[in-house]
Amino acid sequence: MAQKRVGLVGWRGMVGSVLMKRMQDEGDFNHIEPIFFTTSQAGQAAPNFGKEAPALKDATDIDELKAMDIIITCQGGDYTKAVYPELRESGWNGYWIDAASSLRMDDDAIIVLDPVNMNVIKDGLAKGVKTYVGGNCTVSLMLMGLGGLFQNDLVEWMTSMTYQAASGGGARHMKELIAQMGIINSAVADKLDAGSAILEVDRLVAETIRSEQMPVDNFGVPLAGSLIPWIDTRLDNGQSREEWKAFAETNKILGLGDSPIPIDGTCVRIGAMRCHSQAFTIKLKKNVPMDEVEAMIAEANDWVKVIPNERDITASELSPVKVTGTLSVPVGRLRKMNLGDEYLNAFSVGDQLLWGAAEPLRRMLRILLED
Ligand SMILES: NC(=O)C1=CN([C@@H]2O[C@H](COP(=O)(O)OP(=O)(O)OC[C@H]3O[C@@H](n4cnc5c(N)ncnc54)[C@H](OP(=O)(O)O)[C@@H]3O)[C@@H](O)[C@H]2O)C=CC1
Ligand SMILES: N[C@@H](CC(=O)OP(=O)(O)O)C(=O)O
Repeated sequence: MAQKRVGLVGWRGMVGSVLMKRMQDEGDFNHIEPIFFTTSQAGQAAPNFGKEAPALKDATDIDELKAMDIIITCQGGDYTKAVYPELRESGWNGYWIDAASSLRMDDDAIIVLDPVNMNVIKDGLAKGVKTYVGGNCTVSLMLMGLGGLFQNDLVEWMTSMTYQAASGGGARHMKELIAQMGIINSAVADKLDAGSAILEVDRLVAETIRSEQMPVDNFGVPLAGSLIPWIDTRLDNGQSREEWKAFAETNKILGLGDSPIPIDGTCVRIGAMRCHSQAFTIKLKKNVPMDEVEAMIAEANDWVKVIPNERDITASELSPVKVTGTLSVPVGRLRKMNLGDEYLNAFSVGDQLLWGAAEPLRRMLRILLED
């Protein structure tokens, strides 16, 4: 049987590069006929990820896109808005798999996170749904970590306080963070010996961070040595759009449209590179013993890992540095809170470019190929 023609758009961007690496690692290219698209380099040689492909095609050429059975795009929301409606209006009935947020809440689109919502995906496929979109990174990572509590219908409501990495803004933000760190270090590098006066070091650091020397073109303000308690645009109710997604997307992923679970919190950008962390307060529907809570969380999927609530193992295992570049989703700081026996504390970390972006798309492709 002929292999499916799969159009890859946005493959050389940050999310796209992570996706290509995962597709190579998992041998996905053996199962498809890849066609690479670009918005800027049409006609140039295609990359070879273990399979020959024709020269790069123009990602805005509707006729070329129409020839695909499946399109996966990591090109961004502006591209989706510009091309998707026209492509569908042209009569194209192929599968569209997208990393951008623009189509997520459309009625005829499903947000994909198969270890959590395979039932919703299968139902969508059976009904002929053709558009599958990756979820917001904090939402997907939260559900990979706490999926067991939702599966067991234990969550009455939840708050999520996030510690989001620079990569969520894109590659330029990551580079800006490192540049800021370097400038801070340079300002005091000769004063870091044990005998130096710390208040003088502190004063110089604060002065440097506030100075014109700090590159802030992308974040707008310094992030290194600081934080930004706002991600994305403002909504009328005072939430940031990133905070709004927690409720809207979680309930859509879980298929809980009729009786949604209340979720809210504060989203904060911090100086980590590509792992988002989150602290949760979870109101359980009933008092469940901690060993049962831990078992439910641990058994939910192959990537979640319960970290014992002990200081040393928490510091070594539950950190962005430990998790970066891996599919592991550790969940720890699990304990009942002083608020009462039905209040659970939890903390999780996950790579926002893997489970937070590329991996659900890659897995959706495999689901389509096996369907
Ligand atoms: N960053 C994130 O955390 C997440 C992002 N997303 C979604 O994915 C979209 C893409 O994000 P991201 O991967 O960060 O975007 P990038 O800016 O890294 O890449 C987007 C496109 O920019 C073009 N480009 C121009 N110059 C370069 C260059 N020097 N190197 C690589 N690509 C270049 C490429 O398109 P071309 O080849 O056509 O020129 C590329 O596909 C976002 O807009 C968002 O919708 C989703 C989840 C998380
Ligand atoms: N907004 C996320 C990254 C992202 O791209 O999210 P979304 O896919 O929902 O637009 C962050 O800044 O960390």
